[in-house]
Amino acid sequence: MIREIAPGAVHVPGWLTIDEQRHLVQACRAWATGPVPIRHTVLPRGGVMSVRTVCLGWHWQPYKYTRHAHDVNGRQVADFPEWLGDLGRRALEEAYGRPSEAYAPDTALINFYDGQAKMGMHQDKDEKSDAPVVSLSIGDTCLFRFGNTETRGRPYTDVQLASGDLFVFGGPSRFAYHGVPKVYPGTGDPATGLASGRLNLTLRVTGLA
Ligand SMILES: O=C(O)CCC(=O)C(=O)O
Ligand SMILES: [Fe+2]
Repeated sequence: MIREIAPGAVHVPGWLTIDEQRHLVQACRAWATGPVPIRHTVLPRGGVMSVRTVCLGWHWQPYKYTRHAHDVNGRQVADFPEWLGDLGRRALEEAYGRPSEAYAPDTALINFYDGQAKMGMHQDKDEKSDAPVVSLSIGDTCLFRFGNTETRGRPYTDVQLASGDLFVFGGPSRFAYHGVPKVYPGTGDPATGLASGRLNLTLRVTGLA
């Protein structure tokens, strides 16, 4: 079942198999240890994000991408692996029902939400490309709020993203505000290897070289 939430914004529940989720959880566990360890991102005005984040390919810090994590330990982030690009191309093909061999994501932001964590309404706009964002969720279900390109507020659509769900936003929705107001603890399947919390990976094209 594929649900269009807004033009270019597509939700595909249960897209990843348990095996694929388990493989991603294992890979994320390894990436979380380094070369740049997973951490709470510090915002320019001193706020600290409640999610913990680790990046591949390019390091995101508000509000730019660099190869080295100057706000963590100065090291270069781990490479973005080819197999993750393949998964992104398959995801796009599933969501939009057309070939996607030209899609070449070069960064992944991997967010871990514990019971308390959430993410305020924001746009993903530090990329110099309007290529779609591919979002994969594993673990606890969350409330995902998908809005409009003009304001943080209404109109928006609330969607529950559960373990294995795919969400793609591109086209007219690429720069829409979105956020995660809530995670529902204890709703994930431990068979993924994630005993608690929620993992979200977004694959993106930075447009940088
Ligand atoms: O956790 C999610 O589903 C969304 C994450 C997100 O919006 C981001 O990393 O920019
Ligand atoms: Fe985002």
